[in-house]
Amino acid sequence: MTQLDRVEEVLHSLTRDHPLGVTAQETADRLGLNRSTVSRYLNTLTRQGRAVKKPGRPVCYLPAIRRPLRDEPSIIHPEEPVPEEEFPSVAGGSLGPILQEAMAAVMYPPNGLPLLLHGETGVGKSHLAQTLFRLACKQGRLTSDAPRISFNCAEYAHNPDLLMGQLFGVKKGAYTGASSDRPGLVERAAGGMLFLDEIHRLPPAGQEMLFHLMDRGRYRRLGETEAERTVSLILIGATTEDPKSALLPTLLRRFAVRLALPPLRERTSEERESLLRLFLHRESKAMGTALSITPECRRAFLTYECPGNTGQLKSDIQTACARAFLRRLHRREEEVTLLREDLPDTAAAALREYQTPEETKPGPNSYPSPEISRPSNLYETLIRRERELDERGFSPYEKIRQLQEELARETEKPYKPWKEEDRLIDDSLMKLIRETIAETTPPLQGQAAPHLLAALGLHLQALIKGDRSPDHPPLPLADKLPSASRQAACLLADRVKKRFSITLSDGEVDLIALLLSPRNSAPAFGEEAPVSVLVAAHGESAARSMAEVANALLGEERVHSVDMPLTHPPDAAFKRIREKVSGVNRGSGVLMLTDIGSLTTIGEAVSRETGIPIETLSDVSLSMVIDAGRKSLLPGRSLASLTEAVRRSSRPEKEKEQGLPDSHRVIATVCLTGEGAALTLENWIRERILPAHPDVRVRSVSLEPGNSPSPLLEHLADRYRLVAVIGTVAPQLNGIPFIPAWELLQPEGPARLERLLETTRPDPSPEEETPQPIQVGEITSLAEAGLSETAVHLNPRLFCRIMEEAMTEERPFLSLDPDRELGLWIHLGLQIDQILQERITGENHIRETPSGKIKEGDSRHREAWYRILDRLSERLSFVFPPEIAAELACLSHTPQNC
Ligand SMILES: Nc1ncnc2c1ncn2[C@@H]1O[C@H](COP(=O)(O)OP(=O)(O)OP(=O)(O)O)[C@@H](O)[C@H]1O
Repeated sequence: MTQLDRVEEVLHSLTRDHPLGVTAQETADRLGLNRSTVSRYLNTLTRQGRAVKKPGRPVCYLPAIRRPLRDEPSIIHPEEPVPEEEFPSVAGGSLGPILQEAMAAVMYPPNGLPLLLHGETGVGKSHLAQTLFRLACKQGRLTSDAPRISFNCAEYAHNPDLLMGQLFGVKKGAYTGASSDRPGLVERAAGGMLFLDEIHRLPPAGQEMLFHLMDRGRYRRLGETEAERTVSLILIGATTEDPKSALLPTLLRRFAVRLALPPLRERTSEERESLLRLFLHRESKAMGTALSITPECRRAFLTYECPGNTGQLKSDIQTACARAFLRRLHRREEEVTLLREDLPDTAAAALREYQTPEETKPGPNSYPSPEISRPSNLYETLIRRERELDERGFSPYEKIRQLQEELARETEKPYKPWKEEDRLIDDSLMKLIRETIAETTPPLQGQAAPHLLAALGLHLQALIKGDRSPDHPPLPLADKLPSASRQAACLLADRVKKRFSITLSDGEVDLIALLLSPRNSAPAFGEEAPVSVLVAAHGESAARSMAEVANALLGEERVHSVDMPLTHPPDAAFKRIREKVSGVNRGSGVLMLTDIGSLTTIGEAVSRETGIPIETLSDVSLSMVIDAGRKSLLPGRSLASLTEAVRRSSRPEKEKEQGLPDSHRVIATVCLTGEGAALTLENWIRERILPAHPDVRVRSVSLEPGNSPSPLLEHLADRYRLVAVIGTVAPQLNGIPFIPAWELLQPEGPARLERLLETTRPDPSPEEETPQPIQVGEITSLAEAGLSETAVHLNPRLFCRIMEEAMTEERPFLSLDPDRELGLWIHLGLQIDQILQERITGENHIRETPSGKIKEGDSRHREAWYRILDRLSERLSFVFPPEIAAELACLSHTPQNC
């Protein structure tokens, strides 16, 4: 067992008695080690996701509930059976009871009861209808060849005659264009199931015909006057609207069973977990290859906000898989791995919230196409195209660019909420927006993306419904927006005024222009324009090729270049750089990457002459160019900070070539060959000791027989802080402790090395020395951040939202100090997570809590906790074990009470 594992084990055992967390000192006391060593181990465990550092003072640690991430296979193989395809009916799942009620309606003798499903888009109404049909066939309620007809009433909503004709059939001549007798869907669904989606789009006459059918089982084709036809079918209607306001009361009454499907945000984490598993399995099958997902992607999919509900979750998972598949094709890897860079923006945002700005950089391959509705043969198409491009001799970069385009084309259909903007947004308003944009010169084609139009439509609709335009001040940067966008915005404002009698304020017009501006064409509101990156290098095409590769990887023309053939005189180079800098500068200056340091002076001279701020970094390499391009994408980067960031990250690369930074501590492992024992020792130390000492490096070194001095060891001792030499042969090296290999491998060996590392450690981090009490207002975000790091099944955001509401009312009864309250939130969140985990896996871990020691506590506290748990129970469909309220009441007290 490694030292790190021991610390983790002790953490687990200590927190049984201290469920709010333990300090580094307490852990160190138990282990008999010194506090700062243990503190580093605890930080390492936290970094590895095996412990949670509880925000607040004193800093406490809790073991993370990590079983699912470790135990559950993170690799899915295509040959594995796809998990439960039906509605997840796991314990606590909110859809289980709905499915049961719906089934009861379908099975009701003799013909089933009409069923109305309502809920937001993507919650699974159509899916439930399909499931019901399958189950009805399975249970013999319908025959195996019974028809299942699905019809979306929105499709023909603009033409009521056609719509009703589709549904009930027509008699020749019933309306202009009805040239022959035609049966309708009602007839075709006889003996089976008719699913009417968006049923509220049926015109009133259609709704009346429908309730007649529901009442009597009779109907007439459109235009028929003779005797009615009879039909027996199971009718299921669905709507995203509130049925009470969207349907005629007479029709609504005929739906004996009305079921609301909850949005994804109100469902339990178990359901989300099983949906994730299901969709990943399906993708793995579709790709025909193993699929693995990193814990952070998994966390993102389990927690991000998904306004399009299950439909969006599915579509986002498909998008991510398609991107990962593309990368695998390109890199010829064995399996497909979902990485953070594959996540659609919406899901990645869930991770980004907890990161430093540096970490939020977009990946090098931010593929296009935000959301997709993937055709089933997408993966085959990509493989085929890749082969074709290979055969045609395309370069790897060109190939990936082409494939990205292919992916974008295949997946360009955005997810439903936007596709159906006509339903969400008034038809005439959408039409007005489209027409206006089409008329601008030059046309704003790029901006006519459906999601953008829909966003604009929704925005305007809200203004129109509210009957006024808020009085924004004009945007400070409005005059820098492209003229086509401004022209479109003014025209649109004019037309909105005429059509809807509402005057848009100047600020509003600016906002619309901004919305219609191409990405990056203008600084966003309150944002600086990005710094431009220019590569200047000697040779015919060195600069251009580096810029091309970087741009291909970045997916946009981010890096500019100037080639300076050696035959050109120096003043020609100056002129070309000056012209280029003036052309590419967008107001925030230029970072120039050059091949030789002397070009720095050209940068300075150009800057003096043009007034454009220029920073120069020399020794340009391809990775530096890519890095600079990528970092320049980050909003809010100043020239100085970009330069510093690129300088910093290009440093290690050079250092790798030459060795290590001088300040690094080094352990040398030695043997006669430098490859046998030395390598084994190196790996052993790397694994067991180094995780807690990230600044230490290990180097294996060979020693000459006969104990002659080793130049490499001397170099290491000279250049770095050589902490110890460990090996099978003692070297001749004064002043450096030598630990024989056998000694290190004894039980006390690691402790000796630890001590050495302790005494040679540079200054401790100031982090732990500046305790800052936390404020009540910080609890929600800190708890959410803490739980997001560790909780696997719990949706931290939903949990914290409910807790926040509950605590606002209960705080006066509990009067906890903020630190303690935060601890209790995390404690409770992790408890729920653990119980959910047990439910999902069926494992039953004995919860070791201090419950045995719980005193009765204050009844006022207990009552308050009961009320909080009730709220959580209701919203999370979760039943708490009875002892939790008492435990929390006890923990709410000062420690002496418990
Ligand atoms: N429980 C589920 N299990 C598996 N897939 C599901 C589930 N619920 C929904 N889906 C999938 O999510 C997508 C959207 O679901 P569905 O079309 O049924 O939603 P909806 O409520 O009918 O949406 P809309 O109102 O926009 O028509 C579908 O591809 C569906 O297969």
